[in-house]
Amino acid sequence: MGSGKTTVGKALARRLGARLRDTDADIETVAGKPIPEIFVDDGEQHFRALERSAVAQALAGHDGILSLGGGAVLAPETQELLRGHRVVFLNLSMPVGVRRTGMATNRPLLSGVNPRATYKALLDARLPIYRGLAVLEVDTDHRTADQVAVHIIEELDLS
Ligand SMILES: Nc1ncnc2c1ncn2[C@@H]1O[C@H](COP(=O)(O)OP(=O)(O)O)[C@@H](O)[C@H]1O
Ligand SMILES: O=C(O)C1=C[C@@H](OP(=O)(O)O)[C@@H](O)[C@H](O)C1
Ligand SMILES: [Mg+2]
Repeated sequence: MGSGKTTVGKALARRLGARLRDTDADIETVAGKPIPEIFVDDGEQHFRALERSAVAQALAGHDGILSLGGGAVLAPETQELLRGHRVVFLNLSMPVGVRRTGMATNRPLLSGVNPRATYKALLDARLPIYRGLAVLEVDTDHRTADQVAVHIIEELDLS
């Protein structure tokens, strides 16, 4: 969360003239409400079910850039669906992630009393999954979102 998947996705799509989809936006459209409300009303499990379906539909019907939510790859079937795609892992350190997400109230997993500890625990648990899926890892602590997009285009020879 806060690594720039949504923002860099937009920058990449703009630079490449490619289409963009963000599964969090798709989930909100299907549910008819914002993500925090899905968590409160229906719970994380329901959110994850909507997310699995949103990713599967996007991968089947979309040609372009796809931004996922940070927890999407926890689902084994999503991991399977992503194999063969050029998955990019936008990495960042805990303090930077907490700072980037700290101003917004729209990430329910970080809304508890100790967002730093929560963020660190999530990052530690997820790192091996992100690394296992990615063909490219980009450090975003020291790059602007646009610099991240340019780096991806260069490294993956997309231009
Ligand atoms: N490389 C970056 N440098 C500085 N701020 C960034 C960077 N990438 C994203 N941001 C900012 O961090 C916040 C979260 O970005 P977002 O794209 O929503 O992340 P994600 O989709 O990975 O959770 C936004 O305010 C965004 O402008
Ligand atoms: O990491 C996660 O589990 C989540 C990340 C969020 O998306 P971003 O990674 O785009 O913030 C969003 O899908 C939801 O709040 C859960
Ligand atoms: Mg996002």
